[in-house]
Amino acid sequence: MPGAYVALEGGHVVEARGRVPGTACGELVFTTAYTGYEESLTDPSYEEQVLTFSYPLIGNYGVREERFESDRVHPRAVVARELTDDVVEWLEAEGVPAVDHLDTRDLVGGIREQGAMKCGIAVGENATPEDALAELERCPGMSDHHDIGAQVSVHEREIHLGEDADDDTTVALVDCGAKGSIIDALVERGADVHVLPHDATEDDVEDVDPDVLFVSNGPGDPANFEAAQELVETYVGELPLAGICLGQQIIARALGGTTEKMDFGHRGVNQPVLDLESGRVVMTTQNHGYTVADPGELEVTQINVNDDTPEGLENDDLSVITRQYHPEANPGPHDTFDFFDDVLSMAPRKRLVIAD
Ligand SMILES: NC(=O)CC[C@H](N)C(=O)O
Repeated sequence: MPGAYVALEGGHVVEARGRVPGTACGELVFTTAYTGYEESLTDPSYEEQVLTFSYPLIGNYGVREERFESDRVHPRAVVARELTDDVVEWLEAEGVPAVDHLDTRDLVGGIREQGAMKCGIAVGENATPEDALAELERCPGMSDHHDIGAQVSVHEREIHLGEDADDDTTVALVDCGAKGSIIDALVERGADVHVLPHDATEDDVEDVDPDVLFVSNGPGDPANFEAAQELVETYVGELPLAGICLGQQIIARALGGTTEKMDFGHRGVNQPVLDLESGRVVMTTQNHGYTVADPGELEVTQINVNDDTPEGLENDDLSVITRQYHPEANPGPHDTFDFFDDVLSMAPRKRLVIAD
């Protein structure tokens, strides 16, 4: 059985069982989701992170491609109490190192106390604790990945036609690492979705002539998405704007707000969110390590029940609506699908005007 070591910031090395060989480093984060491992592992927001599952058994219902959120696994490595052979085979094919048979409760407790931290992983016949420490040593911080957008974005425009041919609503989706389910949610509601690269220019947007400019979720620090932020600054007040997760953070920054790193973030499928107007609480899917600190010109309309951080931002006059959580779910509860209806209702419908 290959040796496996996880080196944590501060120098502590945890021994584990090696499941997929290799070396890796990244920001060690945890998700409390008990299902949805295929969706989480293919969510581009996890790029450059090492994902620990706090739920003890991962892989118990197999691996099916139709549940993937993108075309590859994004975390640099995977940590769980127990991984099934199905998941191990998949991670092996993807070349993503994986370990299990370690005390993930202890690991998660440590991240909660000390905050998200860098880690180094070494798995293999001859792997040593020193190899894991060497990985840790070379690991950049999350905010140091200045070009992370290019790692996860489309490089050329992609068009997804809406399922309702009579609906002319067009959404320009700035792809900062978009989950497939966000595109699906818009297409199912009839909109044509033009997926643009993370560094799309004004000309690219003019070519699409959209009714809504939508900024997707994505990995890393929102400060590293300057082009998307500039696009929002250009179009605010000109076009309705919408954003999810990283998209909320980028839009808030563009509208005079600020963002900051959280201690260990929110990752799971049971994060309670309070809508301040209706008083209703919904369960949401989340995966973020940064948050909006100052919403700038936006009004906070929804907050996290656990820590009061902003979950929904809006500005009616400017037609802006954003969410910090993932309304498209996958994985997770379906409480917040109506976000997509709200987004599309901002679009001035481009129906054919027939002269009489
Ligand atoms: N899911 C996301 O879009 C994550 C946003 C951002 N990378 C964060 O960690 O806060």
